[in-house]
Amino acid sequence: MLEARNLACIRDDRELFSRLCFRVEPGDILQIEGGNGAGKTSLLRILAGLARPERGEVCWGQKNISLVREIYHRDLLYIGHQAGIKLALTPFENLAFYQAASGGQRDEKAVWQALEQAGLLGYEELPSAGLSAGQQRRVALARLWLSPARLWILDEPFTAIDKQGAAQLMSLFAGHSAARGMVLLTTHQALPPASVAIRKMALMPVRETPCSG
Ligand SMILES: Nc1ncnc2c1ncn2[C@@H]1O[C@H](COP(=O)(O)OP(=O)(O)OP(=O)(O)O)[C@@H](O)[C@H]1O
Repeated sequence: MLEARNLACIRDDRELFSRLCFRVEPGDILQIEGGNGAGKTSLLRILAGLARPERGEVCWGQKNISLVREIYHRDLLYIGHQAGIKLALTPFENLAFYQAASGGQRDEKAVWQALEQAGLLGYEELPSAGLSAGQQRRVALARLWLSPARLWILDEPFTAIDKQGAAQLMSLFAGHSAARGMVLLTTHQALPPASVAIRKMALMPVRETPCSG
């Protein structure tokens, strides 16, 4: 379980949020809502351990993530705004690299399946630099089909993805949830129809009451 305990974030002398508390339990899909500049990316980066909160802590299995860093990074897949792929490599090479880097055994069949699910068949051997923005995003997201991670933290996963791709992504999230995985995401788009419940949490500037526990 992921838990945010009394998180506060200050950027440029401005408090983006404060006393923020929530939990993400196995099977949960949680959408963080908020306008431009509300602090969604800042929050996701804190949750992923890429930035420190001004106050409060992020816990994984009841322990501060800094104390269980190795386990947390094994259990987490974070995909940020940037595609996070190597543009000089092909989609196939990017996914094979990810598979190796995440400790998985070399499994070309799984890579081909991920390419297919992500709608990248026929593009697998082109340098990623030559792909469209949506296709590059698909290369980044194709990691989800290969990922053994229980917790997915995804910043604007639907950006540049067409309607059919968005529906496939949503069904992947539903499958991950059914397998007791956790998905935490932001999006400005209306979500495609989902077969599972999606919790929503609006990022509000400041809350008055700290959470307990
Ligand atoms: N590293 C940083 N240094 C200084 N200010 C920052 C930094 N990162 C973000 N900010 C500021 O914090 C505020 C929140 O940014 P953030 O990217 O978290 O918002 P967001 O809710 O994700 O916005 P959007 O929906 O536009 O992507 C913005 O005003 C931004 O300028």
